[in-house]
Amino acid sequence: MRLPNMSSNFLLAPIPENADFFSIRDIKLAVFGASGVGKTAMIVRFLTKRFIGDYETNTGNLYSRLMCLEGEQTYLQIQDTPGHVKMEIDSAPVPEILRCLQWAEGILLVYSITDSKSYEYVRHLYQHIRKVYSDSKIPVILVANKGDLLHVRQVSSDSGIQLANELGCFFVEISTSENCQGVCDVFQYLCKEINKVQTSSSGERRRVSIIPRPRSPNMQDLKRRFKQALTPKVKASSTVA
Ligand SMILES: Nc1nc2c(ncn2[C@@H]2O[C@H](COP(=O)(O)OP(=O)(O)OP(=O)(O)O)[C@@H](O)[C@H]2O)c(=O)[nH]1
Repeated sequence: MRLPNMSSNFLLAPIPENADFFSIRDIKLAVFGASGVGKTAMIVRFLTKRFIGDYETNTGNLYSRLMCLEGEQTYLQIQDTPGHVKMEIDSAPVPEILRCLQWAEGILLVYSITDSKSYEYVRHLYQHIRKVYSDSKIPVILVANKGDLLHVRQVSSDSGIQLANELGCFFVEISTSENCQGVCDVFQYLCKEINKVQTSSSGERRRVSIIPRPRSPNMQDLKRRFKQALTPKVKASSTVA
């Protein structure tokens, strides 16, 4: 059975009571790659630490979460991009991919070591990134996923290193199914790189204001208020008697 994708709201962490809502760091990153390379699995592994076998084909979900990164409260947004989009080197990227490219501050380019076409796909994608960011620098990490499936490997580690050298970006080979730490390291490293770029361009980290949602009263709260409202009356009536 294929599980549905988890919605971004489901993954939104509860806002801590004492959070400083006006000085929260803001990071936006996007995960690109061909269909089936494990983009959704990676994001969910990072956010929940769990590996869930199967997902609906992703059409572009946005995951958001408050988390502590490098000792600071951070509002992290991760865009999962659709992998079924055709990617040609000479044609312009389709609007949904272009929007994600322009929105992101850091990019994970994912291919599967079991699928040489997915390797070519990221090469094309990178050409589009260079066009969008022709005069600015955006941190990119090339990720070779499904490192546990060595018996059906189609792309060697050397090919991954070679592509990363060509593209001038970081490279890592991981297995989302077998190594949670490897996945977390990738996301955390990218966040650090984004942070460096933000700090060097503006002198300080970008921040957002998050206004906490008003809480809906729960039963305990209602009972307490009801008791409070009753208490003086009871006292008053007992005094009269
Ligand atoms: N063996 C193995 N399977 C993996 C790994 N990562 C993901 N998968 C499996 O690969 C399949 C595709 O994973 P998804 O996360 O749905 O891939 P996707 O890139 O989001 O695909 P689209 O939604 O079509 O764009 C699922 O069956 C996952 O369980 C891995 O590291 N090892």
